[in-house]
Amino acid sequence: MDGVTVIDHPLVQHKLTIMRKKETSTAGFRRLLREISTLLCYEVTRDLEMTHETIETPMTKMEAPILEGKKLVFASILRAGNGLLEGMLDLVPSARVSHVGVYRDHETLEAIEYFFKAPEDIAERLVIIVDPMLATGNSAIAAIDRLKERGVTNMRFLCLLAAPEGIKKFRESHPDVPVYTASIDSHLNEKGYIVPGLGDAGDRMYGTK
Ligand SMILES: O=P(O)(O)OC[C@H]1O[C@H](OP(=O)(O)OP(=O)(O)O)[C@H](O)[C@@H]1O
Ligand SMILES: O=c1cc[nH]c(=O)[nH]1
Ligand SMILES: [Mg+2]
Repeated sequence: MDGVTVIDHPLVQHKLTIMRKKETSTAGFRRLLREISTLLCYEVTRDLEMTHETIETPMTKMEAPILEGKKLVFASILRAGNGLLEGMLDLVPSARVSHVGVYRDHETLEAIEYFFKAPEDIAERLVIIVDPMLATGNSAIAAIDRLKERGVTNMRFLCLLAAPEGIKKFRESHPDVPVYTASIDSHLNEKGYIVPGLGDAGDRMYGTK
């Protein structure tokens, strides 16, 4: 699918299967999410721009590769995005962090926004937006609307599971933002949950239901 990358690495797929199981505990779910997020981070940053700097090893001088440009921003869609954030920060400790508070109204499935905080110079950076679930797409679309209002032009959206309906709406709203996901599931049910899915990511992560 155009603009959508499915991360099919065997370790990602194996961990995702355990996360989907209804008997997986809150502690297990959280640990797996942290583990899987480092692997997803590895893939979503695979083609970052590089430059070179001259360094001296104990043997000789060399032109060695380093990342080009300003530090990354990870933008977490609260709450569940924070589950992906921690593992990603393990891998890129110098990344800046933005928090975007959005939840879905259970009746209308519209995104309700309640918080936004970002680095002042976010417009000059590559922003990787993280949320485990892309269901209707409303939350991700609203979060990206806010980031675009702040002048951000260079973005990627990373999730664990996506529904075909959400991907379609997302790509129509933000065709310039590539999507990375570990799975495109079958469909949304009548309540807007991803099927087969893994249930409510925030509730499973924090044990709130
Ligand atoms: O694509 P959508 O239909 O908008 O659904 C996806 C959103 O739903 C979940 O959040 P939720 O509203 O449950 O908030 P939470 O993270 O605080 O639990 C999930 O983490 C996404 O943010
Ligand atoms: O299946 C879904 C859909 C939205 N949010 C979730 O956490 N799970
Ligand atoms: Mg939730």
